[in-house]
Amino acid sequence: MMIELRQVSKTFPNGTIGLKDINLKIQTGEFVVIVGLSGAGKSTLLRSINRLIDVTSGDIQIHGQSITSASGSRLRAIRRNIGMIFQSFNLIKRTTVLNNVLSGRVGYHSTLRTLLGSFPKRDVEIALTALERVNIREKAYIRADQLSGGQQQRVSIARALAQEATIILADEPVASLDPLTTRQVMDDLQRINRELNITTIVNLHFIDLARDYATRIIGLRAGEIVFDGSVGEATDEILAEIYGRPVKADEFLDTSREMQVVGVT
Ligand SMILES: Nc1ncnc2c1ncn2[C@@H]1O[C@H](COP(=O)(O)OP(=O)(O)OP(=O)(O)O)[C@@H](O)[C@H]1O
Repeated sequence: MMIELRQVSKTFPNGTIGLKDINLKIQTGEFVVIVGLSGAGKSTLLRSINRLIDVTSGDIQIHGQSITSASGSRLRAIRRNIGMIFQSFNLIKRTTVLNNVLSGRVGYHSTLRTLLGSFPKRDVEIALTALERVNIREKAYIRADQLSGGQQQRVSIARALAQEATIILADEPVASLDPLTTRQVMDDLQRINRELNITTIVNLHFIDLARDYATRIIGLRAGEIVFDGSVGEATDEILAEIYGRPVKADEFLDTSREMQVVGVT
């Protein structure tokens, strides 16, 4: 099993319930999309998986190893498997694209070496190959903040590839992109998932995107899994249950499709 959550709950210090008794198994190569209202717990779930958030109870295993109880070098070794993609890209803006991608290699080297920015030649090759995979190798020596939003998100995908992650967690990766760029970034994630068999979990706001890219959709509501099934099973009625109300137009990237689905004329 690639990822397994057993009875995972998270209560924040102020008493807010983030996750409630989550049981979940995700296999190698799945492309899982998590949907749900704002505040349903999507980010909390994703951040718990790589332990950006400590859960209150339960256990999370990555490749059969508990990340929940790991610390020190073992925690770092488990985390090396997991690449994280954020809505805001999280790049170091004032340095080159290549350096950003190389930062995916830090988990493989001593702190001193990476502080000095001295990466072995092989790492540079890995980083350039990663950039090639997302079709922006020619941008390697350009400053990250000179790129468009979509290109910056590709850099962050390349960073996860350079990390040689077997799992990619993407928290609303297209939320700050325009519709065309959104498709390109989702296509990149899908291609990587298929070509490299990288297990992918994406939080998405748009329902049509979830249906287009997911091999499995998980619906969260108030910290609980209320749906877990294939795209075909995620009907409009099911989605209305996940959202606790009929699906709205702004939950579709392509509003013309919303009219077909919902039957608006
Ligand atoms: N650090 C925190 N302290 C207290 N409550 C928090 C904290 N982080 C998140 N929450 C709460 O936990 C719940 C789940 O939040 P989460 O961010 O996981 O939802 P989400 O589904 O990702 O929503 P969004 O799409 O708006 O990010 C919400 O009620 C949120 O307010």
